[in-house]
Amino acid sequence: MNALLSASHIVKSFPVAGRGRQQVLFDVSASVDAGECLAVIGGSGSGKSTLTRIMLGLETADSGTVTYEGSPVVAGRGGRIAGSSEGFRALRHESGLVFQNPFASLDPRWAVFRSVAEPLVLAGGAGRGNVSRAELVEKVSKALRTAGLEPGDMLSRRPRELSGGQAQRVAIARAIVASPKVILADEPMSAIDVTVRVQILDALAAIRAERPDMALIIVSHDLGVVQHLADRILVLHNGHVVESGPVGAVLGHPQADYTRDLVAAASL
Ligand SMILES: Nc1ncnc2c1ncn2[C@@H]1O[C@H](COP(=O)(O)OP(=O)(O)OP(=O)(O)O)[C@@H](O)[C@H]1O
Repeated sequence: MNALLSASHIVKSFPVAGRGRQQVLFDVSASVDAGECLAVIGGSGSGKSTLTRIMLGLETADSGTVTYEGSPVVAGRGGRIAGSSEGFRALRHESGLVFQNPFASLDPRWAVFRSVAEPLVLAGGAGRGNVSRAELVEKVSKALRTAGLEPGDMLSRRPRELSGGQAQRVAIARAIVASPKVILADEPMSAIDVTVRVQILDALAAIRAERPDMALIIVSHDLGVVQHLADRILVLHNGHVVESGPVGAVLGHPQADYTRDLVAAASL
């Protein structure tokens, strides 16, 4: 079976002031199947965000390819984003993004309802009269409930009236409302107070249970979270894949020294 989203031989460097370029990914390949959760782990600066951003078509590569449902997203000489390709356009419509800081992904002027409804409106539903306001409210409310929030007065709140944990669950609701086939969650818990992180974990677990065909790519430092959510792990170290495989095998019997150290430090 072909992977839903697949990156092959990705090379990426960034310019460094006065020092040429710094290579951050060295021939990295990764893929995720429909219904699967892939966790990308590794130390700070190992290239996790860069790799996953390239996979979602948010960043170019120096070389390598990314395909979504078999069509190019990033391809050609210079690893450009294939903006006009079917793969890129489909991925744009069928992916959801959750980042570390929920307040950065929510417009501070917008009520929760508008923020969560926007992907549906952009998809052409409400704006073209295909979806009634009542249907929009129903879909937004359902997405909020799946993310662990009671819609009620939440719908009219502005981001400043939300706690960090609530804001992240609103961001998750926004990411899932249009029923994406793939979600990227990049460190979704690390900016959230440790006492409410479990709510975010529960929200992601609930989404996986409710949408068994959706793929989830999670970037996390927290091996406890990874163990709980992921099917497969990719371990990056200094821009190289040092290990990948099923979660039980990688965490239970790590082969690479680097992974062994991570597992020992997390005292799983
Ligand atoms: N836009 C950019 N311009 C220049 N350098 C960048 C850029 N984005 C990332 N880098 C560099 O690329 C390397 C990998 O960064 P990346 O954010 O992918 O790592 P990461 O594993 O996600 O790290 P962290 O866990 O700290 O978020 C780092 O050295 C970073 O400084």
